[in-house]
Amino acid sequence: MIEFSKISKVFKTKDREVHAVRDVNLTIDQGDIFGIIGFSGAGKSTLLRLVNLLEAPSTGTVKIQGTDLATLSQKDLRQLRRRIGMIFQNFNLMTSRTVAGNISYPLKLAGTPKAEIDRRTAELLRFVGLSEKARDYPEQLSGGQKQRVGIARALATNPDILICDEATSALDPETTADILKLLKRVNEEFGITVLLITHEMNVIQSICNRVAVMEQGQVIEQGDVYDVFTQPQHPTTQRFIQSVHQDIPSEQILKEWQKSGGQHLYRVLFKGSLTHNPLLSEITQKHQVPFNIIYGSVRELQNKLFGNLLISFQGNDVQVNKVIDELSQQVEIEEVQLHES
Ligand SMILES: Nc1ncnc2c1ncn2[C@@H]1O[C@H](COP(=O)(O)OP(=O)(O)OP(=O)(O)O)[C@@H](O)[C@H]1O
Repeated sequence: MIEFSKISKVFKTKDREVHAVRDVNLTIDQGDIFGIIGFSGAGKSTLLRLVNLLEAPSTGTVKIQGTDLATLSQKDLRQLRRRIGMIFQNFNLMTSRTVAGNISYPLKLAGTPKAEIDRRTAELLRFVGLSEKARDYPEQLSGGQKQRVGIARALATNPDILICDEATSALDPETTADILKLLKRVNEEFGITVLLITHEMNVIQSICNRVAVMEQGQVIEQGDVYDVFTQPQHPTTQRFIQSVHQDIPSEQILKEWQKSGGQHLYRVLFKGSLTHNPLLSEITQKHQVPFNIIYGSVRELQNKLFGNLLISFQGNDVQVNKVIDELSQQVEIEEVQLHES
């Protein structure tokens, strides 16, 4: 439903050109919660601004539901923008209007009749849990409450797409979790496609089903969240994932383990239903190779399990190799390279 094809954006300043977005191809399907992650300056905000043509691409096309945005008249573009809600890191609420006044503002702009504005505003206030605060002003609200107002306002005109620009970056972890739950409800209850940018992998992990990783204007990796989390390909993606799942112990722990005679260290990845099988004990017993789990976890992601275990196999090389061969037919397994101590 949102398609970026060969999109590039170059900003020309007096003395140089900045390639903010380079040759990006992305497809965001209807009903996705699609997360774009990247470090500061990666080009995420620029890409978002191309969706509602707050920026025009230097080259390439952006299509929404099959319509090339570049072909739209100003009137059609205004119409389209109403189908796209947006929320921001710093909420962007109007301080001189009440909570209800902020939420109803887009409806007023759209010329909605007063009775319908009142009905819809009350409905949205209930949805975001702020009915009691209708007459308060933004300065009387907490950060999380302000973002709830932002979400209600973005939903006022019944958009198909909700764009979230670092919507939880200014919030504490507990409030972040509440807002993410609310965004998930927006997606599930109204079928709204959510496109968000963030620099926090836990946001992607909590609610997204698809993810793209950006670096220096390019998309360096994209896919289903489960696949990208369980098998990140690019070193930058691996760094982001390490920030939420530390899948290997510290150098110091590994050194101590090595000093105490540890050897044959392997990382084994169990995905989905394989986490239910006693694979490891069956295969090691068959070849009489004792093993020791020195580090690891089993986690839930996208309603599926995946296990990441660091295992030390004991015994002679021939037997250990048989175990590795057999395991590798069913799970991902790789030797962990240890530094010489
Ligand atoms: N209007 C502009 N004029 C010139 N350069 C710009 C403009 N907007 C963005 N840039 C540059 O484009 C690059 C990408 O910026 P962008 O804001 O898209 O990155 P970002 O990933 O959203 O970063 P952050 O997380 O810090 O917001 C940066 O080098 C930035 O300085």
